[in-house]
Amino acid sequence: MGIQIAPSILTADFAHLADEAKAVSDAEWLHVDVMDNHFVPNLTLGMPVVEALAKAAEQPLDCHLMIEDPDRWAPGYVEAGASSVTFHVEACRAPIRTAREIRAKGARAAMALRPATPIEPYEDMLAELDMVLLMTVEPGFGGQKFLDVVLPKIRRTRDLVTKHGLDIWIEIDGGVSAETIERCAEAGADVFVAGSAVYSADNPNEMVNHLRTLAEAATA
Ligand SMILES: O=C(CO)[C@@H](O)[C@H](O)COP(=O)(O)O
Ligand SMILES: [Fe+2]
Repeated sequence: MGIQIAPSILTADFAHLADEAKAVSDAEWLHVDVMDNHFVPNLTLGMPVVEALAKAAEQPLDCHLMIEDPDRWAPGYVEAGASSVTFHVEACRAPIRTAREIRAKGARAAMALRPATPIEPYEDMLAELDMVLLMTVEPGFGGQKFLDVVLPKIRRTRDLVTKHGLDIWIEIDGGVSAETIERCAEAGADVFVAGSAVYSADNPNEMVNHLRTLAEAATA
C-alpha cells in the first residue's frame, strides 16, 4: 500500500468530465462526490453520471456518497461502475450490512466520518472495511479551509488500524493541498482527495505528482 492521490471532480468542469479525468491521468483514483441536497446542502450528480464516467475515465472511481439512506443506494453505485463506495456513518442505519453488500459486489467499502464524528464507537466495524474516510471540512462543498482539529483523529484511527493488524486505507478529504498534505501523511493518512488544489493548478497532473511526492517524503 503506497500513497494514493484521488482528485475530486467536484471542482472540475462538469461539461467536460471525460477531459477533466484525462487531465489527472497520473492519479491513482478519481474521487466523485455524490450529494443529494438532504444529507448536505448541495446537489451534484448521481448514478447515470457515475455510469458514464466509469466508462470514460481510465482511473477507478472512488464514489463518496453524501446522501441520505446510503443503505439503499450504495450497492447500486457498484453496479454503476464505482470501484470504491463510501457511505457516511451518520446517515447509515446498517453500516455492517451495507459494507458487506458493497464488498460482495466487488468494490472497496469505505465509511466516512464528518469532522466532529469520533472514530472510537466504530472500532469493531473497521474489520468490515477497506477504507475509512475522515472529512477535514464539513461535507457539501469544495474549496473550504482544512480543519486541523481533525489531525488527532487521523492519528487515533491509524493507531486503531495498527492495533487490530488491519490492512485498510485512511483517506483524507477536504482542504488537502501542498500546504496541508504533509501533516495528514505524518498523522497516518495514505489516500488524499484534492479538488481545488488540483483543478485550480496550471497543470493538474503536475500537482497530483507534487502532492504524492510531498506525502511520500513526509512518511519516508
Ligand atoms: O467531499 C467533498 C466535499 O464535501 C470533497 O471531496 C471536496 O470536493 C474536496 O474539495 P477540496 O476541499 O479539495 O477543494
Ligand atoms: Fe469527497
